Formats: sequence, C-alpha cells, structure tokens
Amino acid sequence: MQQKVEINGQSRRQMQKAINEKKKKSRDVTGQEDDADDDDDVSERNCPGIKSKDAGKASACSGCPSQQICASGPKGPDPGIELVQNRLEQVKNKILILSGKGGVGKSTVTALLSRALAADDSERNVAVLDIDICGPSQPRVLGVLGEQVHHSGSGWSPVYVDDNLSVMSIGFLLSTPDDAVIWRGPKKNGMIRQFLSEVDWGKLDYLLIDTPPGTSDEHLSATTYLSEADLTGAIIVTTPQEVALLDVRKEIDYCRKVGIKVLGVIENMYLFVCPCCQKLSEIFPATTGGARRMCEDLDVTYLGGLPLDPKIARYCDEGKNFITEMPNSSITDSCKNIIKELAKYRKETH
Ligand SMILES: Nc1ncnc2c1ncn2[C@@H]1O[C@H](COP(=O)(O)OP(=O)(O)OP(=O)(O)O)[C@@H](O)[C@H]1O
Repeated sequence: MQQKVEINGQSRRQMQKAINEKKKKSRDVTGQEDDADDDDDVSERNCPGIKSKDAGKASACSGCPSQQICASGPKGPDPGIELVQNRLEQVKNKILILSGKGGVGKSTVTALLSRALAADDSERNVAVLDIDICGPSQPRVLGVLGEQVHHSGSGWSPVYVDDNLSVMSIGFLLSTPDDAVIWRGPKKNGMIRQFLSEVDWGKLDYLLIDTPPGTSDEHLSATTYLSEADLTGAIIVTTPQEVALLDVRKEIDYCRKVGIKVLGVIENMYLFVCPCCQKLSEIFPATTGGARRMCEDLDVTYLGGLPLDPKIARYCDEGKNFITEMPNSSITDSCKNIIKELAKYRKETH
C-alpha cells in the first residue's frame, strides 16, 4: 500500500488545494496570477488565436497582455499576407532553404548558392534573407558583419555584399554579434513579417531565405506570409548520415503538408577533400544509401552534393567569396551544377 506523505500535518493533496485556493484569491483581487510563468504557459497553450471569433474573449485570454487588441482587432486573414504579396511582387524566384538537423551546412550552402548565382550573371540580382532569428549567420558568412541597415520612406534597405547581391538579417539589428535573442513565437512572427513586407529589395531574380533547422515558429510564419506570394519552393540541405536523413524525411513531409514544392535536396559534406593531396574520401559513409537513395524513395530531385572541404569553413568564417576566389575547386563546380538544376524551376526575369 502507498504510504501517505504528510508535511506539517497536511497531505500533499490538502497542500495543493490550499495553494490553488491562494492563487484563486490573488487572481480575484489583482486580476493576475501569482506565478507569472504558469500564467504564460496556460494562456499560450489555450490561446484561441487572433483569427478566432473568440479572440480576446475566451477564458484563456483573461490576463493576457494582448487581450484588448485581440478582442477589438478585425478577424480574417492576417493583413501581413497581402503586404508580403505586394512587397515581393518584383521578386521572381523565392526559395526557402531548409534542413531537418542543425549544423548540416544550411547557411553555408545558402551563401555559396547566392554567391554562385550572383557570379554567374552580373545582370542577375540576388538576395539572401536570414530568418534564423536566434542564430543569424549570414552577416558573417557573407562578409558584412557589423554593417547597419537603414530605414527610408520605401522601407529597410538591405546590406549590399556586391552590386548584385544583398542581404537582410536580424544580425544587423543587434548592438553586438554576441547579443542573445530570446523571443517567443509571436515576437519572431512579427519580425519575419517585417522582414518579408518591409525590406526594399528592388527587382530581384532570386531571394534565398535561410531558415533555422527543423519545423518551428519561423517556418510557420514564413509559410503563412509567403502563402500568397508565389513561393517557388524549398531546397533541403542534409548530410549523408541516417540521423540527418531521418529529419529530412520529416522536413519533406512538412513541405507536402503545407503545400510547399520541394525543389530538391543538397547533400553537404558527402565526401572529404584532403587538404594535402586533394584526394576524395567518404568519411560519413551512408549506411542506407544516403540522400540520393532517399530522394529516389520519396520521388524528390537530388540537386547535387558538396564535399567537406576545410577551406570552405575558413572562407565562410572570414566572409570571403569562395566561388570567385576558388574557381577551380570541386565545390565551385558543384555549386554551378546545382544552380543549373535550379534553372529548371526559374521564372523568367522582368
Ligand atoms: N562543405 C563544407 N565543408 C567544410 N565545412 C563546412 C561545409 N559546410 C558547412 N561547413 C561548416 O560547418 C559549420 C556549420 O555550418 P552552417 O552554419 O552553415 O550550418 P547550419 O546548418 O546553417 O547550422 P544552424 O543549424 O546553426 O543554422 C560551419 O563552421 C561551416 O563553415
């Protein structure tokens, strides 16, 4: 039989009842809970959503700081969707860069592809939008760390890496690169909406959108706001290991569920380039056939592989342009082949 635990003569259940009673009294007097964290969790979990007819009126809304706004706000589609659609009208090809796992090289691949697209044709205008709110890497990888963005009548001006390559990232808005961004979903959502609707990109041929790993708040926000903006599709970056491929399958499933076309998969670090003899070796052997096999199984295009080359990491850390400085490297060749593959989906320029 379970032993009854008593503290100061009270059972656990009696104590819990007393605590709940105390909380209720405190809420009746102040309109707020004692424990702010509990309050946050409960109201977020039961939030009816801003589009609901119960927005601002449900019991979970009581005490929420947004209650009044939600109760009085217009219901229906988020007006941000139309703003994004209008702003991105002059952007022909909009591509999300996704990965199931972190650290597989998504930001590196985004930067390499943007550099390759820009270097391939000086008349082509390319931009990168970094929506990895908590871990923005593009300012460093594209060599524009410490630059500032400016606000004008027509919106935020992106930072120019080259005449035909620009970038926008939350990294430009932080006072130091070491500042941590600790935001909940709604605040990230607001920032992504601003990035998509307020950056003055001008006419663009390609906008590559670098996302955090997985399928989190940032992905849902971007997917919602881009829903009417004629999104071209998504590229998924992975490494050959089964543990990474497992998450890629989830990412592909996510894309299919939310109606995003999967343009293809890029297998990063699939071979190792020895810095001494340039010999290629397989250091992450694909136990189940790697990304190529998975693409066949799931009927997705295998866009190509990029070898693991220590020079890449150095060039990215230093913000240098690997594509133009190492034109004969196998990585540069692979990037050129990938952008040729992407051309199949390209919408013609203006
Ligand atoms: N092909 C490659 N060869 C050598 N190093 C690479 C290669 N691809 C990526 N790296 C290095 O691996 C590290 C992680 O890359 P990166 O930051 O691009 O990954 P990520 O998937 O964007 O990470 P996160 O999940 O944090 O967004 C970086 O140091 C990068 O320079």
